[in-house]
Amino acid sequence: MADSIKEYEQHHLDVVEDEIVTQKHKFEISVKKAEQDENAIQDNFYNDVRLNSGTYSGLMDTSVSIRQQQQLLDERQNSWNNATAQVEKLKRLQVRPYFARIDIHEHGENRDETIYIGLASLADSPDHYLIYDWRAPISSIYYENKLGAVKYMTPDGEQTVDVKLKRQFQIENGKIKTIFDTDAAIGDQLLLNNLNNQSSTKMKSIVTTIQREQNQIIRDTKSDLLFVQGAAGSGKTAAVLQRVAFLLYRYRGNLSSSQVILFSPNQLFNDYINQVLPELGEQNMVQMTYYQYASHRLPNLEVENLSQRFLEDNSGATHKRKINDFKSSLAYFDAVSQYAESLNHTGMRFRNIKFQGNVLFSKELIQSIYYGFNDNYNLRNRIDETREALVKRLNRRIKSEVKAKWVESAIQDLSDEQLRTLRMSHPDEFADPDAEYRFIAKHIVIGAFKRVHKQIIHNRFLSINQQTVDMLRQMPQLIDLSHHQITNEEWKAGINSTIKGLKNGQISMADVSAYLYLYDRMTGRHVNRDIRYLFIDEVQDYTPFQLAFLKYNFPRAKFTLLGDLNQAIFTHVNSQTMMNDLATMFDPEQTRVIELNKSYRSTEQITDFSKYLLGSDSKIESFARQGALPMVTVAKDHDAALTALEQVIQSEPGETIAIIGKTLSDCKQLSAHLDQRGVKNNLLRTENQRLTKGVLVIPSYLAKGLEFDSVVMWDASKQRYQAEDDRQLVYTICTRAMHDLTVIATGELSPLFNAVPKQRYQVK
Ligand SMILES: Nc1ncnc2c1ncn2[C@@H]1O[C@H](COP(=O)(O)OP(=O)(O)OP(=O)(O)O)[C@@H](O)[C@H]1O
Repeated sequence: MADSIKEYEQHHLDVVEDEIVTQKHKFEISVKKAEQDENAIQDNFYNDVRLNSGTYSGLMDTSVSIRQQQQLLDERQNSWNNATAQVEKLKRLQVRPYFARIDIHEHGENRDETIYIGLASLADSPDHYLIYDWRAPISSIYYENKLGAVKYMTPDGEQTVDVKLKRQFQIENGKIKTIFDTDAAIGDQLLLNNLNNQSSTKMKSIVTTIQREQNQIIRDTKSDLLFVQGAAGSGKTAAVLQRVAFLLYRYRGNLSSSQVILFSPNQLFNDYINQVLPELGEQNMVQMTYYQYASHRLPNLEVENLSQRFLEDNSGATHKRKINDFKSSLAYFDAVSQYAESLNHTGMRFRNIKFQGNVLFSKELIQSIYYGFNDNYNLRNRIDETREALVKRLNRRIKSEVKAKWVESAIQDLSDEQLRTLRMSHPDEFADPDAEYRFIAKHIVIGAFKRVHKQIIHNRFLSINQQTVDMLRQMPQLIDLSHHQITNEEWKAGINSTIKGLKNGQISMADVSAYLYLYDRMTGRHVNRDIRYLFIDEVQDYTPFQLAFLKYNFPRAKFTLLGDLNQAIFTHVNSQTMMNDLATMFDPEQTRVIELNKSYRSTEQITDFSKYLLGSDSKIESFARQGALPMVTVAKDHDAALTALEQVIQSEPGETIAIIGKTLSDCKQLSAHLDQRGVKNNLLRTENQRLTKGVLVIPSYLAKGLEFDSVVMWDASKQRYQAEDDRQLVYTICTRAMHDLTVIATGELSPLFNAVPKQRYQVK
């Protein structure tokens, strides 16, 4: 790059830096001023406003001046918020004002326009932008992969411009380090530099090097369903996080981060990605796992967790698997919906409401109220009206109960102090002792009925457990189970296992969604209309039932689903048909599917090795970043395998090495052996732990979505990974590696590796 260009750009950078400093200073003064004003208003308030409640007009005056003070305080608070946000933005810009420049020519204009792109916009006058936010419509041009005529979307429609120059900068401490001019996609060199860096335990933003296809995902505003099928490491998660930042910018004022929800594979992953949005100057969206979503609604049931689910999935008997597959299907979702509908006419199970051990409202009574309403009532009206009717009855009971014997004894048991407090709570003198008795008695009865009232309000007269079991029993009448290869006996055995679980306060992942869905339908529970965007990462591990349930629960949300059908570790069968199922849930006209085939995470050698695990016709492309060939070691026994592992650890000091075992118990055993050998390691047992640097021992299902400098696949032996079903798991494990991959087996290597040509790895 010619020195004169560098000089020119450095000069321009200096000008922009100066403007940033000036504006920052100005807003810092505004922050201080807002703080001083607020203190002054508070002081004035306490000094000047004496509470004057002696007269009605005095009371009015006081309340008016309180309101005025509050208004003033709110105004100051707003200006403080605005100024603080500006200071924060300018601080971010100070570190890196911009990362790219484009020169464009708009049709009809006589001059080229130069645009600098950064993490936020900066203007020195209302119409003069020194920096454009990377999310602004015009910045989109930067992410298109060519010079010349380029189209981009503006709020007013599509525009075409002629792109003359595309320049990238690396800036450090106010100095331009490097300049790349490029005519291709985001220059490979810059991307290579970024990818060569070692991983940290936190994901970083990718705004400087977003690729064209990723840009399409980020900026989509039309689709109700955006489905991204992407190879491991192709930047699905990265794209989706920048997409959230984009949407918050695009709909600023109408969309807040609390209206965006991301379902992630596990909590470790949440921890891994939680810095990206703050780095981009935005707040994190709501993040949770499906397990958290289900279990926080069922505090009294123990929902099957990730580790249990993984074990069950890998050891399940065939009949159990067939039942789980059916319970995952849309056919089952439809059958549950049909069953719920039928409850409008008959079949709702009720429980007695008891008071002091006796039936207060019998289930027969509740049933007659519930089914006594008009035929055109829906489930929600029915339950609402039933509740209301029961509360009315309860209120009437309060009147008659006042005369009950137990009330008299309860009053006699009251202490003098309690009696005095009760009398004091009555506004006037009692007319006579009878009135006093009635008042106190009523109070006692209301207190005693409080629990009953609560039970009614919380629909405790329904029995979701009984209803679920009833639904399972009715299922053979609703659907032909033989189409799902399930015999009546197998189904019955399945019901018994569900009942047994419920009795022990447990519920499986296969049952929990139907359980919640049925409950929501029975109670007409309000669905969540606040959430506008719903994201699911690793969607291949979701069942069609879960997706349909989420769609029911978040009816106003646009869905972005990201997945890799090759990494399905929980839903082997259904993943291939997921697209067909989704087509029945979303309008195909409003659906967009984007495929990402290039893998950025791993070196070319690791991607090429891993893709063979999926067969030679896989479309996955590697990114040309060079590293060592993956290493495969087949040790003669367990001890020799441990020694080989120790050598890998010693040869890569300072790197984060993840040793990925199949199950948690494999990992526990390994971690203990490493401890015995004096090798420091951190065993990740649960998703609630934090990712650390150094040597990690981690079970496969927790490594989902994560990446590490170096990965060792532990015990890749024939007896551990034998079944064809394990192929996707092996692929998932190997593709966690960024720079180095080692596969260690004992005895005999898993036959799944036979698909990889010998020249793709080294043997040691
Ligand atoms: N355009 C890009 N510029 C720089 N880095 C990128 C880009 N795209 C992806 N990456 C990096 O590649 C790595 C993999 O990305 P990411 O985790 O988003 O992939 P993924 O498709 O979600 O993978 P998986 O399905 O295996 O979990 C991350 O380190 C990410 O920062």
